[in-house]
Amino acid sequence: MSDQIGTDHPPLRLGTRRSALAMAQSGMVAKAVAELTGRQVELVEITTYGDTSREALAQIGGTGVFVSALRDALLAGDIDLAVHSLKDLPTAAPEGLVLAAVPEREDPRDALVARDGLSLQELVEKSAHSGRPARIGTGSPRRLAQLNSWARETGASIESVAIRGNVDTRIGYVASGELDAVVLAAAGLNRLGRLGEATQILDSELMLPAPGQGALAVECSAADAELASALAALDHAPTRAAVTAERALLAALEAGCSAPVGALASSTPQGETTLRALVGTVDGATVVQLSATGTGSPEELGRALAARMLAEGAAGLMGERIK
Ligand SMILES: NCc1[nH]cc(CCC(=O)O)c1CC(=O)O
Repeated sequence: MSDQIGTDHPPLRLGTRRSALAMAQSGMVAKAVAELTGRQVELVEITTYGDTSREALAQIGGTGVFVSALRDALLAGDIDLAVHSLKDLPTAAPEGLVLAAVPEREDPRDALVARDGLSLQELVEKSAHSGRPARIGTGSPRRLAQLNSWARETGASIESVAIRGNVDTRIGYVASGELDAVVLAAAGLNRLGRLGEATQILDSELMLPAPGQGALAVECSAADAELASALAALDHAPTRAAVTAERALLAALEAGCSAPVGALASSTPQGETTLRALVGTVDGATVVQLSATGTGSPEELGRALAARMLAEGAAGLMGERIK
């Protein structure tokens, strides 16, 4: 009996990046898929360009540098399913693949990891006391735009430092004293069991997260209809609606994931979606921020809000387009 199951149902191969964060989130999905299907799920590590390139992310652009190799492996039949951070997923739907599930998302907000347990406000006050700006690390134009905008509004003196690297590397800059603080996604910290190292969860009024932040994407081949329909059980409808609105906005702005664009939607089980979005210059001098609520298609809501933002000059704020 067990022999027969073993023959009919070889283990499902789940493709993942090999960073600690990717392995943690892939492990979570693997466990859920194993429970769902009764099949074994094995992790297949795949190296993506985003993992090996030493260029700044804003330079190599938001064209799926963490995603392409996983998609190629799916299309080649080397793996059965792939798990991505939804915020790293390009908005263009790929030929031959389906976004089979968007599981319930975690806290979408950004977190501050600062020295000495400090909040952002405390950090800038202490730094000002010592007569120097607070040195805060992030390579994200979106985070820079909002940090700089906050500093302008509050008169805080901050110096932003472009950094990249995995979560461990980034937190390491604070531990070593090279930086006073770094900004990271709370969901990533949480999945690594390191949310306790956050010294403040940044309110979305101060720091609107990236479209899709905190959510995962489970992709499989469109040809594997059986697997796709099994995976659909992992889908969380309110999360799917929210990220659909956020990504429709991003697509309509023609911005990549490295553009200074923040968007956060929430959707009720009754189907009402509220979307807030922001586009700003990296220096924080100019920001366009709008919101919309509707009970219709989340996609339409995202597109309509993008149109209003473009009418307010959003395109001119996004700088050089990276396609
Ligand atoms: N750009 C890298 C990336 N992609 C997804 C996450 C965090 C987890 C998530 O948003 O789901 C991170 C790290 C970060 O921004 O701190």
